[in-house]
Order: sequence, then structure tokens, then C-alpha cells
Amino acid sequence: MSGAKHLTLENVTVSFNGFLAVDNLSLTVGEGELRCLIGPNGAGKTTTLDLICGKTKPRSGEIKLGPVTLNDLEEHQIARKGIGRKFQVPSVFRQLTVRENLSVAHSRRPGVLRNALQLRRGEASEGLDKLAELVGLENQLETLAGHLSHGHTQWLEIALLLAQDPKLILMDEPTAGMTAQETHKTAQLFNRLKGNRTLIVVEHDMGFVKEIAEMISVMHQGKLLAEGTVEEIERHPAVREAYLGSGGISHA
Ligand SMILES: Nc1ncnc2c1ncn2[C@@H]1O[C@H](COP(=O)(O)OP(=O)(O)OP(=O)(O)O)[C@@H](O)[C@H]1O
Repeated sequence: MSGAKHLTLENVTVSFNGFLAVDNLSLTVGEGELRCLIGPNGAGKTTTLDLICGKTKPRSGEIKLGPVTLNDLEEHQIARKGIGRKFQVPSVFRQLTVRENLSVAHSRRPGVLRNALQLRRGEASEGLDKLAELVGLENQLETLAGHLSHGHTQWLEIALLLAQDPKLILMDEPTAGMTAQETHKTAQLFNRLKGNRTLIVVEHDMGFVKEIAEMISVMHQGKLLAEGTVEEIERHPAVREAYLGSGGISHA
């Protein structure tokens, strides 16, 4: 379960040409927590991730990682503070093998020079093997990334992020385009990651959310509409109303 406050958004507002995409949003995520962020189309979920990683700057309010205020930091500075983001478009090197991709990502992690002095080659490679096993790609280490299926490419992408050892990971619709079986395996992976990292996952697939969620935050029209467990969210009257017209929360 969650520990100390890790990420805090306090009264954060963003407007695009006068339109409030995020409207006075306050959100707290504990260390080691896996938080699902759901909401109907246009609710402001992706913009919220953009705010946390510094891609978009708030008009007002404060965003903090632990005690550190992120508002005035550039995107690369925020990344260096330990916030990693997985985008929907894969950024793997298609012409390299899975092992080579992992090795490149590993060499980019902060403090790598120090690590290189402490770790012998064999130990680093053992780390890569463990990472591949964690995401279920242990039998594909020598496969070219360009030859992987969509689902496997997404898992490699997650592994590349993990190789950089972020404290907080942001994922936007990680199961988009996956088969039901791949989605289920991704849920198992996320359940393994719980507790070791803080994760914020934006998802529309409620089946997936139910498999991984501890606490869910629901956004609607830029605001935080509700927070609670799966059961609490599903029977919440305001949430049910927000999803009317989009076929209900199960079709989010
Ligand atoms: N750069 C931008 N300029 C203008 N409007 C924007 C911009 N980015 C987002 N918006 C608008 O802000 C609102 C919130 O968008 P956002 O992408 O954060 O929603 P979302 O909850 O992630 O939606 P979806 O589930 O459809 O991806 C939308 O109405 C969107 O059109």
C-alpha cells in the first residue's frame, strides 16, 4: 500500500485559449502506490500527465515530487528527478535486439558512471536479464525489436523505462491495441511493480483497471470528480452520471 506522499498537485489549473483543460485539480499519490486515473474523453487525464512531466506548465497551483516543487523545472530536469513517462508511440530502436535496446537504456540511467565503476560487466548483464524476465521478454533477448509484436514492443518500452530506474512512472493507456491475453499479462506485470515504484496509469479499459487498481481517481471536465476503490467508484452517482452517454464506466 501507499507510503509517504510522493506526488502532490495542489489546486492546479491549465487553460488552452481560455478553455480549462485542468481545473483546480488537487491530487496526492503515495510512495509505492499504483494510482489509476480514469475519466470520459477530454476529462484532462493526458494533460495531467503532461503537467507532471513538465510538458505543459500550469497557469496556477503547485506540483511537487516529495518536497521538491516541479513548476519551474524543464522537462529534462524533471526526468532527472526520477519521473519517467511511457508514451503510446514506441521509441525502441527497431534495428537493435531486445538486449541491445535494454543495454542502451541502462547506460542512460542517472549516475551511470558511478554504477559502471561499481558494477562489473557480468553484473550489469544479469540486471538486463532480470529486467527482460520481469516484462516477459526473457526468450526474446536476441530478437530484433522491429520484429516484436505490438504487445511485446509495449513491454520492451516499459522495460526501457524501468532500466532508467525512475521513482515515478507515468503511463498513458499502456494496453491500447493489445489483445485480451496481452492486456492480462500487462496487468500481472503492473501488479509485480506495485510497491517498488510509484505508478500513475491512465486507462480506459475498466477490465484492466479492475485487475490492477488499489485507488482510482476519476476526472471529469478538468476536475477531480471522485476517488476510491473500484467498488466505490462503480457505485458513485456522480461518476455514473459523468459516463452517461459514453455507454457507462465499463465502456470508458
Ligand atoms: N494543446 C492543447 N490545446 C488546446 N486544447 C487542448 C490541448 N491539449 C488538450 N486540449 C483539450 O483539453 C481537454 C482535455 O484533454 P486531455 O487530452 O487531457 O483529455 P483526456 O482525459 O486525456 O482525454 P482522452 O481520454 O480522450 O485521451 C480536451 O478538450 C482537449 O481537446
